Amino acid sequence: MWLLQRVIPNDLLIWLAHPLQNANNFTYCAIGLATVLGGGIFSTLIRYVLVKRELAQKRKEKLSKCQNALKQLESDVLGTLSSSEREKIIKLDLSQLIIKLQAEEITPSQVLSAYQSKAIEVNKQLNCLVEPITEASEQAKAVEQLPEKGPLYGVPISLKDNYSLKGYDCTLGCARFVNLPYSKDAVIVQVLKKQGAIPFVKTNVPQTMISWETTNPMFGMTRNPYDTTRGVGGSSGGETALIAGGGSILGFGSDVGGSIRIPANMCGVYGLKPTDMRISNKGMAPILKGQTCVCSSYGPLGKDVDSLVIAMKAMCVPEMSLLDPTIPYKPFNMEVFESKRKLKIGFYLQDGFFHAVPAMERAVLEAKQILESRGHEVMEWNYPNIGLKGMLTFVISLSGDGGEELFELVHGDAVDSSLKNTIRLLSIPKFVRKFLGFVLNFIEFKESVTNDWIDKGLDAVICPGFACPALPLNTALLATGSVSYTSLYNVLNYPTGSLPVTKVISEDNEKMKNYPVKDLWHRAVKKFMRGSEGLPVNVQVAALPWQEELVLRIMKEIQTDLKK
Ligand SMILES: CCCCCCCC/C=C\CCCCCCCC(=O)NCC(=O)O
Repeated sequence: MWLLQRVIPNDLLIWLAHPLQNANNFTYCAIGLATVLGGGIFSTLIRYVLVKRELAQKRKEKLSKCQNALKQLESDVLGTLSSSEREKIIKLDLSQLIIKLQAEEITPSQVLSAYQSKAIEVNKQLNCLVEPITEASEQAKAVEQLPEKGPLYGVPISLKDNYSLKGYDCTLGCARFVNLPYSKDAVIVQVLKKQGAIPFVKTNVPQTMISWETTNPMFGMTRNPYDTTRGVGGSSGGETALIAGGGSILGFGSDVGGSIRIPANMCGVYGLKPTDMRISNKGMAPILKGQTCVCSSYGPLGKDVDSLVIAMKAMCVPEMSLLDPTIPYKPFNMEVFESKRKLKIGFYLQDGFFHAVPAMERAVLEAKQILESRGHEVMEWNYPNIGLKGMLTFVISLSGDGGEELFELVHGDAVDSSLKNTIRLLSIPKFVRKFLGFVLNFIEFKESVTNDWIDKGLDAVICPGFACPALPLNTALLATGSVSYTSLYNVLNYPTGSLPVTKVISEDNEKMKNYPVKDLWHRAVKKFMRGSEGLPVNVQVAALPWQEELVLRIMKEIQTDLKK
């Protein structure tokens, strides 16, 4: 009271206290309650506005820091190589580049300069980079001094934003992760560096990575090199845009529902999602931490199958298991990769959940023809309702917490519309989740698919790389369900590769008039296939767990005969 009398003028105090003089106890309680409630709401509102403002500021600062670092790099590399020297390096495939590096015909510093300047050029058109790794030049000079050359000696590599590096944030497009640099490299990064690789850029992802549209409120939208009005898929979309644009020769991504394979399909790049635990996830920026039914796998992306083989060989070394003892030491088996044994391969054109467009079907049929002409037996494989069962299992696994973690990650932040849609879809009421979990029987589904493969004697399966090629920017959320083609193999935890087999032709789109418009998702895909001629179309190759070498062997056979 004493304090009030000092702060508020006397007349005003009397005026304010007047209604209270005649009030009864009930009125006092009501006023008290209203004051507490009002105060609570007011302070929550103020806190929300302040958090929102702070996060907006963080986004702005981070973007400007990354853009300045890119500008600095651009001026640093300017003139280090002539454009013809640069193009000579860029046009080498990874195997050729490694031969030249090992023979000391070119130096790691020259190769790095070539890719740094090309990546900056590609980024201006596609917006695929987050930031450059400023220590890359020093590291290139340091490896030049080493007495031994590792298998990735001097190879510049690009890393998806969730690959943690000492001194760098992994923001995943979320402002709350700005200015939280990691104190250590992830195990996978340590191993790659030990093998001589030079991480030189971090690439863009969808906000939280649980979406397949590579855009976020901090770094914006990544565009497709084949048609800049279209998206790149996700979540490793920054990687595939950069690789397809020529700005990286070897990249690394992650995949919990298709994040390596979806953007590989959209950009015509080669990618491998290994079995979970073949490659360490220790130290990586986590997302959906408590979710263990369907786990994120980490794998390579490149311009040919050999690049994926080189990367897998370099990673499957004792060092990986020493640094992360949860990873069994399983060296890359060249015998399986080079084997000439005739195989029994299943194929399907539709998964029964989301209708794949004709171009995707044609790609599988072309791959099938190649495999048959090599003497393999290729038979139709139809597991009942595989698309629906796989999709429901995937969604139930991801929504174990009703979308709460995703919601927390972006609380107060600007939220990308594709992520908003995902959160909505994952916010399934607990009783529905419990009921579906019970009906689906996750373990039984996995076991029964595997038993079916074993009973039929299948070595592998080929199927569409996705339901459709790249969609226009900002439309992925209109076709969310098409993720059934990739997420199935996360649910099953089968190693799966994706490789470009063909491009959309006008005959494919003529057949779109018979495309079944089952719902709004299919209506959107039908509409967006107009004008898609020329876009890349991938096929997936899947095998039973731990058979990455077999997947890569089949991919290599298809790639070899496509080039003939
Ligand atoms: C009757 C069936 C209803 C289906 C409802 C569909 C709901 C789809 C929900 C969420 C879509 C999530 C897309 C995830 C894309 C995969 C991204 C990914 O792999 N990220 C992980 C990573 O990058 O490591």
